[in-house]
Amino acid sequence: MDLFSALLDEPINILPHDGVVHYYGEIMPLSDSEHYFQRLLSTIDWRCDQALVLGKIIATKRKVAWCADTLNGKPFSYSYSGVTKQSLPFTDELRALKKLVEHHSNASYNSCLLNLYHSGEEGMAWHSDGETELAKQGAIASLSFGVERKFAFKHKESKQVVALSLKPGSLLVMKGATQQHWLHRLPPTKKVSEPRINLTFRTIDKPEVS
Ligand SMILES: O=C(O)CCC(=O)C(=O)O
Ligand SMILES: [Fe+2]
Repeated sequence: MDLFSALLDEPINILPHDGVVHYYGEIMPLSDSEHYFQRLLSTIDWRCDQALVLGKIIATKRKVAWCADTLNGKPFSYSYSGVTKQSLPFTDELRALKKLVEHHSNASYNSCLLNLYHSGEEGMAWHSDGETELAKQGAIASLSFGVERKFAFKHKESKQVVALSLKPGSLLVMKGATQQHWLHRLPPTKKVSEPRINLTFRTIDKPEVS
């Protein structure tokens, strides 16, 4: 990190070009991240994810939840992977974490996608988070709890890969042109048997209600 970044307490961009990914490392003590992990595990209505694959709806082993603000008292709805979802209200923990992440990343968010990976056997394949509902070039803030896992980016054209390890209580922020030019994934691994929870705070541009 150069002196100027260090003085501003600004993390460095881990991507070489075509996007910005800031890894802040742990933004809370381990005891807090363990507390949040347990609270998220017990207070969130975790469900298997559904995705449209070759015209069929399949359920993933990984569990998910989607929480968001409301519009005129109604929950947001959001379509991704060919399936429309209704948002759940933010819990007290999620509101506190959203505030913390907004403070560190100097951005605001109106929704959060939550993922629960029961072990290293579960991961997420290469993708980018460029759904049309998301604010163009808006920041996506990813907060990790539970076991440390490897995370990787791959440039869509050059295929260059940048990998890092996401520690419990750590924050990673993707912004700028990252989703246009880079894919990311959570590779499955046989080396990990413990669970991990990841929260990605996002901004839905023109929220819809149904
Ligand atoms: O689990 C992670 O670290 C990333 C999850 C992710 O990429 C997503 O929800 O879009
Ligand atoms: Fe993603």
